[in-house]
Amino acid sequence: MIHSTERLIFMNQPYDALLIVSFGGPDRPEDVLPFLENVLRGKPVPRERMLEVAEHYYHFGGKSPINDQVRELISALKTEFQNSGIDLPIYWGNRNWHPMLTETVREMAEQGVQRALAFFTSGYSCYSGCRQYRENIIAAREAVGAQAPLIEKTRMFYNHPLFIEANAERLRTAMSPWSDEERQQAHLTFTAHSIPMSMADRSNYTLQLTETCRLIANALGFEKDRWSLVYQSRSGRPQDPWLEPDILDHLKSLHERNIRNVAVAPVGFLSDHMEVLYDLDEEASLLAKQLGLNFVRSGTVGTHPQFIAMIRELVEERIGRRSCRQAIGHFGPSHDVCPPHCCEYPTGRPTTAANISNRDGSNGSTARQI
Ligand SMILES: CC1=C(CCC(=O)O)c2cc3nc(cc4[nH]c(cc5[nH]c(cc1n2)c(C)c5CCC(=O)O)c(CCC(=O)O)c4C)C(CCC(=O)O)=C3C
Ligand SMILES: [Fe+2]
Repeated sequence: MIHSTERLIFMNQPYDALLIVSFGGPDRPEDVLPFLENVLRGKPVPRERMLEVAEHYYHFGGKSPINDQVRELISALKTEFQNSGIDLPIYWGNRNWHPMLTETVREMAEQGVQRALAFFTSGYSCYSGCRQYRENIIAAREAVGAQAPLIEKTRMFYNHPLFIEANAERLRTAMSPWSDEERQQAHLTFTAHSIPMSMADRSNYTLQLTETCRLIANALGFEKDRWSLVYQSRSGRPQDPWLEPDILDHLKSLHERNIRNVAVAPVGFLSDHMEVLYDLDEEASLLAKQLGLNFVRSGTVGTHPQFIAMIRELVEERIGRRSCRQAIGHFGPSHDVCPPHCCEYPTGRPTTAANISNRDGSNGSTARQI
């Protein structure tokens, strides 16, 4: 009987904190190599690639913008929560650099947090963007021990109307210096991080991305033949197949098709971090210039008010303050609880249904899966 009373209290007061889980990035030149070693530990990525990417970071003074961008996100969310009467403290932990997830989960435990909702700064399902973060949470909870809070993730939001609106508005702004004629002849190029085909095959990564792009293009009145989804930031070994086409090859083919105006939108990312600043603003924009293309790059959602409102809605859904889980397009709202095989990948750490990290080791999926 006592057991069921406890459960009831849990249902009424489901979470006592929000945890932002992000990738992390170096803050100083000395951090660059240790950070890259964290990212690539156990991954089949050649050392030359690692050293090449280190140069991208050094080019920007050895500091990634991503940590400041997460701070800005948290600060905007705090204001949003205050204005909506949501009384949840916000914590932040990264996969690859400080503040590391384990440090944060330990701090949460010390401050008495028992059950946290986690928002990953990753918009699409795949091992890197979903399951690996869930594994990171499990490892952090294991390191902290019995006092570690339970941690559950918010759902994927690639088809949330506020995410689509925020992205559409960023693109409208990017194209605003163009004349009507230039806009009418423009091509929308959406980009996302390339991932190995073997990773893509075990997830809905390309399906979700394609739907996001279709919805944004639709919102802007661009027909199917006037937008493309392409990939950037390919890593790994040359012999392993990764998602294609690459943005650089795509720009060459647009040039061959006599398309002159290109608006590039990195919808695969949530802030203008290093992959965006280097691979698009340096590399892709240089090639575009050489090809004589009229190139603009739109901003990622960052702290766009509609994106902040969307995160607030995702939290409200889970604290019983919102009955409707918004989603538009061909697919419904994504699951709150990942099914057991969600986003598996051969090189991943063997886990069971590693989505929710309950104290008893169960994943709660029968109770909450939708
Ligand atoms: C799907 C995906 C996202 C989006 C979802 C999400 O955000 O999680 C993402 C984001 C990011 N990727 C980032 C940086 C890097 N990604 C790398 C390597 C890799 N990314 C991969 C995938 C993804 N990556 C993969 C399959 C690899 C190969 C190694 C592996 O199998 O894991 C490497 C190693 C060097 C290289 O090989 O490029 C770096 C430095 C940064 C931080 C930027 C900054 O510092 O500002 C961010 C936000
Ligand atoms: Fe997943």
